[in-house]
Amino acid sequence: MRKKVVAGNWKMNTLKDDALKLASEVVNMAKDETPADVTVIMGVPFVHIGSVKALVGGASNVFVAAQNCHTEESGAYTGETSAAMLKSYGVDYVILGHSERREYFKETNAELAKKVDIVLKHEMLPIFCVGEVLEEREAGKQKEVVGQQLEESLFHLSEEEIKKVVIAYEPVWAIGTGKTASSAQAQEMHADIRAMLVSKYGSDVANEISILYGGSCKPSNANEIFGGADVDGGLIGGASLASRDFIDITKSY
Ligand SMILES: O=C[C@H](O)COP(=O)(O)O
Repeated sequence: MRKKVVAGNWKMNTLKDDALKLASEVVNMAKDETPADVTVIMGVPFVHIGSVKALVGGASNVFVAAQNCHTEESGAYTGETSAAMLKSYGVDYVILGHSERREYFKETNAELAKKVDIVLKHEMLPIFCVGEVLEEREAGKQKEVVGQQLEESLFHLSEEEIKKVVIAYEPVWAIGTGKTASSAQAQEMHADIRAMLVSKYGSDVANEISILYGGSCKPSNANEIFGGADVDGGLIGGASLASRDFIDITKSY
């Protein structure tokens, strides 16, 4: 049975005190309210990772993600953060290939393949984002675009490695816009992604990989979106900054 996952992506939000307050609320509420079979992840800015990780402590269903890492082990890359550094702070997951990083920092599929490798090498789990922009959707090219992202960044992995990856489908036109993909549109792309995984790795492997939906997901629509047979949870931006909303989403299966 594949994992149900609700991952928050705080993006570049929260000052020190806000981050600690939000994280401690999430940990406490998740313990009391989130169903035991749902994995809860907080994707926090680098500077808060140490203190959030300490606060999460031994909570059994809450994990910490970073939002990026560098391709190289170490060296003269001023301002960058390595996978080994993240691991040394006990980071569990690393979000990679978010559309904001692809757009503003020009991350390519080839570069992301290296990031996936180094995250796995340091025994963390990638949350790998894919998705099309509006013009691609309007041209009916969404499947092709997502297929190329998977092919060029993930499909070099072995069966054992790909099983460690969580895939997040985020149609770029639905991120932070309030415009959610319909549950049918989400399920259709998730089924397409699953089919691509089946043709590359076979159905036993493909059925173990969690595929999350991201893009204006909130308590009022999560239940419907998570109802799709191939939708295993969500990658939540704005709504992950309010503990009540975020925890309500973790209960939306
Ligand atoms: O990583 C999260 C996604 O970009 C979704 O963000 P959003 O929920 O604010 O639309």
